[in-house]
Amino acid sequence: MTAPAHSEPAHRRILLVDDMPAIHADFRKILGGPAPTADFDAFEQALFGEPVVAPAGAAGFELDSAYQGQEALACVQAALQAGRPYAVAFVDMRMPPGWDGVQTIERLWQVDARLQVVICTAYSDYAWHEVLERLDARDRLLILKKPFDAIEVSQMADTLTAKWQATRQAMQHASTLETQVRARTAELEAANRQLQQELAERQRTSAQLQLAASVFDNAMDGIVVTDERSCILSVNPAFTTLTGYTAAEAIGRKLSLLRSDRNEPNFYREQWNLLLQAGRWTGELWNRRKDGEVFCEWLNISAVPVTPGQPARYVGIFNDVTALRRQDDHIRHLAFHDPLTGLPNRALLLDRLEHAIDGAARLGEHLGLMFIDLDRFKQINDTLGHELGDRLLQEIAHRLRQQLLESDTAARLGGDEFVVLLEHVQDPQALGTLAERLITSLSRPVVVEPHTMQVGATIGIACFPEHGLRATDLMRQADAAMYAAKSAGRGCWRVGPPSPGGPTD
Ligand SMILES: Nc1nc2c(ncn2[C@@H]2O[C@H](COP(=O)(O)OP(=O)(O)OP(=O)(O)O)[C@@H](O)[C@H]2O)c(=O)[nH]1
Repeated sequence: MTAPAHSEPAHRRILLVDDMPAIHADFRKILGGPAPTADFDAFEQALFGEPVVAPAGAAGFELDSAYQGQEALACVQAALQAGRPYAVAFVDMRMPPGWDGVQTIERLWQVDARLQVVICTAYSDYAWHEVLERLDARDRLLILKKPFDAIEVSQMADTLTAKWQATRQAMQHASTLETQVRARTAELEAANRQLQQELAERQRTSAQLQLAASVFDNAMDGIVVTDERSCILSVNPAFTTLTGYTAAEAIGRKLSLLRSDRNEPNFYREQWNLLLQAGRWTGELWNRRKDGEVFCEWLNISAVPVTPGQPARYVGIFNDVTALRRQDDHIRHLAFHDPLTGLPNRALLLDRLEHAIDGAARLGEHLGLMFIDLDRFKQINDTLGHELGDRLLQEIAHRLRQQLLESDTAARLGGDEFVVLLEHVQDPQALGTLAERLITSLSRPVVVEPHTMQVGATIGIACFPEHGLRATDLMRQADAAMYAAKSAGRGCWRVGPPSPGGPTD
């Protein structure tokens, strides 16, 4: 084998495999490159008949020489390793003592399947169809019969290197295309993955929105969304159930649509102030349904957090607590009223008395407190029964209220004991007159068919500030005066321990 004299384009590389050195010299003349040895003229004459002249334009091949099959194999392997494969190998058929042409070609193709091969021979030990079949030659093998024709050799070299190069370029192009397709496929797969993620994210968001919408639609509580001017933007079905207004009727209207006159105008101002300061408001208010009925609602308003530049939104969530409120009022009423007569009980009386004392002290007014105990009430119970006794107590309560002003309080302490609180008393002396009137009224017969009942009344009076400055003192003084009147024979009234300038009986 000889090293290339100079570096030629890869596709022009040719390997000549022949045991005859003269053949190498001839090929070199035809295909270019320095002769490996001299003195091959005899062989040349034998093979070509005439001295070989390199055809015009045939030069420019890089021709390597191998004299045995094994050596050719090494050349091909080295060329592949160096990244400079041969395009064409001219292979002699008989190369004793080593591999013959067919064996050599088989080995060469095992390491470089793309190598174009020209079998150079004058004769073969095989039938040609056997050779072609054994080598599975297809389009990689040509046969060049000796004696060689220089033009034929040159043309073969040209054509086969060009074909090899075209094939190589096509393969490189295919490989480039494949790489591009792979890269594009990877890009598309990445884009697809991204798309899938976005789709999944969108599906998650959509599911959350659906859930929110479902909560909005199915909530038992009324939900109303407004802008910062209380203009209704959205309502849920429960809103319609609770207020009677459909979404179409409510949207675009102001929240004042529901307003009742049960809350002071100040109430709404404070509500908005709190809402603007704290971002939320919770409480009870009275609203009016479409049918005019006023109802009590428990309302929770929250400002919806918005990104800068977005308009403010408020969400109101409410439910109807009218029944609870009434129950609550009833319980409160029971706690402060006598269940039999409906009059305030001792607790409420004391509360009002304390307030009245504060007011009277501030304004320099008088108060009157009357303890009233019925006379001989026990007999009614004993003779007619407890139930009729109750009816009589109710009638007594009624008469008391009838005799009093709106600002006065009639309370029942229990049993047949009542208390009257009189506010804004101009003339404490006049209390005796009122006591007389009360005794007369309460002593009139009470008719509950078929019975007629009659009791009397005894009254003890205490005045503020004459008989005490505190509620307990006034109560004690009135009680004491009442007992004094009882002792005096019932059916009369007494004023608590006289004080200088105070009223006397
Ligand atoms: N029907 C009825 N009776 C009551 C009720 N609470 C107390 N009593 C009765 O009212 C009576 C009050 O007793 P007293 O004030 O001693 O009886 P009285 O006959 O009026 O006696 P004097 O005041 O001394 O004239 C008792 O018999 C209690 O049982 C009630 O809610 N209903």
